[in-house]
Amino acid sequence: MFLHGTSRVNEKGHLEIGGVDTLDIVKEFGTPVYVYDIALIRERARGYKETFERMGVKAQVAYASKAFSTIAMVQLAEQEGLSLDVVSGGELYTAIAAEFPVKRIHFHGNNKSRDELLMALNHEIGCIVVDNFHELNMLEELCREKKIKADILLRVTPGIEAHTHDYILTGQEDSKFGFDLQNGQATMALEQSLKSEYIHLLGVHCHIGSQIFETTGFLLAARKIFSKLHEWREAFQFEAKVLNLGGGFGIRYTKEDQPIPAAKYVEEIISEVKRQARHFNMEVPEIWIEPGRSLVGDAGTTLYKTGSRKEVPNVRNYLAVDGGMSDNIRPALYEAKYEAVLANRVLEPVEETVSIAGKCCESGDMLIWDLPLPKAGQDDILAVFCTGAYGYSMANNYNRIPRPPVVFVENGQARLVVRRETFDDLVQFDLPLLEKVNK
Ligand SMILES: Cc1ncc(COP(=O)(O)O)c(C=O)c1O
Ligand SMILES: N[C@@H](CCCC[NH3+])C(=O)O
Repeated sequence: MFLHGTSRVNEKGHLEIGGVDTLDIVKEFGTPVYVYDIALIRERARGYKETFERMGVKAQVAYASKAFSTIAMVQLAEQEGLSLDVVSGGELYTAIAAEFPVKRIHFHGNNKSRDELLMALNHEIGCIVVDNFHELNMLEELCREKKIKADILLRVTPGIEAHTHDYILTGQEDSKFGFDLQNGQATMALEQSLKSEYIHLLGVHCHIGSQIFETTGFLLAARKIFSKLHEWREAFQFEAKVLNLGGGFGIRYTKEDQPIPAAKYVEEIISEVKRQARHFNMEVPEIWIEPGRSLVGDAGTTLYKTGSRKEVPNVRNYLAVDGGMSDNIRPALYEAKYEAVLANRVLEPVEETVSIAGKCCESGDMLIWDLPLPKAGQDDILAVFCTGAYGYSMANNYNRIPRPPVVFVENGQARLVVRRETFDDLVQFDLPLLEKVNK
């Protein structure tokens, strides 16, 4: 059994996180519930920041809030001195509601609407990461109307196939994101930005994918971008102040995953950027990164109650829990793998292999296949580890299942930061066809 961060087995044989017995969390907040080990998030954030400081480069570590965006999480990012990557009006709204310092907000997205861009300009956020010509034109037009100049990065697609699941690859040529670096699009976008009175180009952004275990892709991206920056300096006297190499650093979900330490990704990236800058006789730009998963992923644990069983002799035993693809869609979407234990009987010997089913009306709603566990009865508590990234943020109300609450634990204290949805929440946007339904 691999325990992350402050998780441990206490004297009662229960899983404890942040100094709080998970059974007490269940008693107070019910199941399913997302539990976050806040000390671990702080440790990860500090690790990134310290690496940049130690290597003496100007940097911003922007938390990619798509991984887990709530007001409390954004406030935690602010406490730790992170910047913030948002990718929609909703994530931006969350950041504003959390009173996150606007100058440290970076706005992403491959199809930002006019209203979203306007919202970003009205709040005077730090930087807009422009993804395509449609957006560049719209942004120029809005800035002209408002008589302002926007700080931007151009998102480029370097043409790199990182080793990860196809659905979470983003740096390859055949991608919906960014200006292609090879075919002239990025240079056209650069020229347009440099000519514009309403655009101030800070530099370049690229993101090659997610859950990546090697540094090769990042280093290759840096090299490709530098050779383009060199061309751009010769042709347009443009020097990038900022180079944003995105996020994507992998984490350990199961023993098959062997990520390198977060600091190592960053050290290698910084060394390569310095090497390239020296080679082309350029100033070392500010290096920005955008980790999401690696800041919050292993800090999250979901607690479920076990329920029905179905035994198919000589085939498989199914054990169902009171959540599923509605609170964690990753197994269904990416065949993502997780480890889990019975939080109330952690040290008991393994007695069977069961497959953990969700409660949604969908055969694909399986959370974990073939999990070794003590024989679980009804009302045991299953703790699924590493659900902190893209769990709550991709949760949905399929089958009208209310979304679980989120609880932060730290130093023996549990704090509710998102309450459980109610059935009333589920119907709150519905309008009746027949008036009498509401009478
Ligand atoms: C542009 C961008 N930045 C950052 C991230 C965060 O990635 P991860 O959570 O893998 O660190 C993503 C998601 O893949 C992204 O698309
Ligand atoms: N949502 C994905 C990653 C995509 C990241 C955003 N570009 C996951 O759960 O792994």
